[in-house]
Amino acid sequence: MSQSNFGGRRSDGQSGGAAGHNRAGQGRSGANRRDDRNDSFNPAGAGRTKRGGGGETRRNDKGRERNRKAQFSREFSESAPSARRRSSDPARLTAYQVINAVVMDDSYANLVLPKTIRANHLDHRDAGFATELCYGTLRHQGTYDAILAHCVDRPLEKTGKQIMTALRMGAHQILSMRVPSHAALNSTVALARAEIGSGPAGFINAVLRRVSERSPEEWQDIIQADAKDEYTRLALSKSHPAWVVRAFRQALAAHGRNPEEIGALLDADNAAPVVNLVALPGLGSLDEALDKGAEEGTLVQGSALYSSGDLGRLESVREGTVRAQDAGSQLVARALADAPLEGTDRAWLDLCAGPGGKAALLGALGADRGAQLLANESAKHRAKLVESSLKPLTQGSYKVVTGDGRKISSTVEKQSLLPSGMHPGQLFDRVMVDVPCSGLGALRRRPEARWRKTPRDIAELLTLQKELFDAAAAQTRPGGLIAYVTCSPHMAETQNIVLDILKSGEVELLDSAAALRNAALKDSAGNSVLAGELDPAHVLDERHPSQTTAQLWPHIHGTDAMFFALFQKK
Ligand SMILES: C[S@@+](CC[C@H](N)C(=O)[O-])C[C@H]1O[C@@H](n2cnc3c(N)ncnc32)[C@H](O)[C@@H]1O
Repeated sequence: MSQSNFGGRRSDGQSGGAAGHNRAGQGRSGANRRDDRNDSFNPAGAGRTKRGGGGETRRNDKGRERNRKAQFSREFSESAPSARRRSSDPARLTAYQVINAVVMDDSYANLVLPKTIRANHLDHRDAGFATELCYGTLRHQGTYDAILAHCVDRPLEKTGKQIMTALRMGAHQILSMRVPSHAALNSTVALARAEIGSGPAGFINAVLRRVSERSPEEWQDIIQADAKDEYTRLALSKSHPAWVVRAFRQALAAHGRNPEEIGALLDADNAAPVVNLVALPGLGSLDEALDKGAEEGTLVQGSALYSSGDLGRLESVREGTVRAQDAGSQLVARALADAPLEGTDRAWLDLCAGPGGKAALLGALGADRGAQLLANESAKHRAKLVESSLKPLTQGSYKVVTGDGRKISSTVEKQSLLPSGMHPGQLFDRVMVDVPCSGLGALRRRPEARWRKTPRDIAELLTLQKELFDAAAAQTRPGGLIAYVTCSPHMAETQNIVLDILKSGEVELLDSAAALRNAALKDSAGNSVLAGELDPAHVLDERHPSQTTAQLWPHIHGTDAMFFALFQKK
């Protein structure tokens, strides 16, 4: 839920309105048909709204508020799809189909949504509505479930998945999209009637009426009154699993920031990111994008912010010389490429390259200087993506190989697997180790991801992350540079791995933050935009103040939460 809707909590704990007086199930229409897709329902299960609240004070999240443009600041009026085409509402149907694919088939919304939009022939406006409805519903699922639990007299787990999808979609429209309640309700019920059945539609109607009887602020008071501690309060109000809230709070402190920024960080995760573009150096130009409404990037050179719709209408994107890439990803690739290096600078390695975003930028930057890139990826289908990502680069300036990065030493023994200018056994000058990680730094991009991750997923990755770094370091020449990168701020995947890496004594930690600052844009006075409050630096050991790691944050830098540690081989 957007800050604009759920930010102003009542301090008196009163939760006015007359919620709870209608028994759900009243008003359901038609036979209580059980859905033939096995979705269970029980119209009598929609229950009274429990009254909540009670003496909680208004809280302000401290910290900077960047990238916090209200996610739902657009008013979706009665001219929203429901009202325009009551008989068939392809935008809501699209969102419903995608969310069902996510919750029932473990699909990824960002992959299924574009296909479903095409299949349902949505125009630009309906596609925008469907995207907001789908992504917003998935992101805020935790909060909506907490609210819905107050409106249904039985555990939500016993409510069928399709019914839950419709309920969450309805809640999102009512509480966060500012679709007028009657339009949100009627359209959701019509959709449910067509897709699930008349009985479930009656149940959904009754439950959503409960939801619409209170304001977003009143609902926040009610669900937060259920919280047993601060982590749960934030988890419920800002729709994140409590373990993620805890891990993020620790990470803020561990990376030298104020843990009180946690609310702003969680809000940033709930906001749709602006699309960042990168023009491949020496190959692409942002002119066309800028002509078509993009704005110059503010963090990293050669980048632009694009919020003018379908990227496919840009020729430069279609030909692959301009592509969408998070500014944080651009920055870490440039920081590795631009960091000062003595001696040879001709052989570059990207050990975990799929799908090839950073490899393309590195490859283009390297080719400009006569360096060659070996891009390695363990998953075959992702190696193909790397291949196509690197296609615009000069032939012969790179090679893509499929293999376990931990065995890169055997790959580099074979001439046939190396770019033409490299020879077997040659050590690398610059190496990117962008390890497989939890992805907790990109939750705003993958709306369902937060509900799928577990702490166990992280534990399982740690050994692999360290082994990949070790394999990379073994193939780096003395004096060569190695960047350890994760799209996660979780301490286990960041600071703790760095401490572990340093134990070997084979590499030295450099001033990683300075490398990022140097790669970032400069202000009018010639200072890096990453100086001052935006400085991502953290000193691990006070005895070595010039050895830093760097952490970017969505709420501070407007990027994914990228972690960057730059090492030099001794
Ligand atoms: C965080 S992603 C890399 C993103 C990439 N650098 C980019 O910018 O597009 C990590 C990649 O590592 C790959 N990977 C996982 N295990 C690996 C291994 N043992 N060796 C090499 N790559 C591996 C994953 O398949 C995934 O594509």
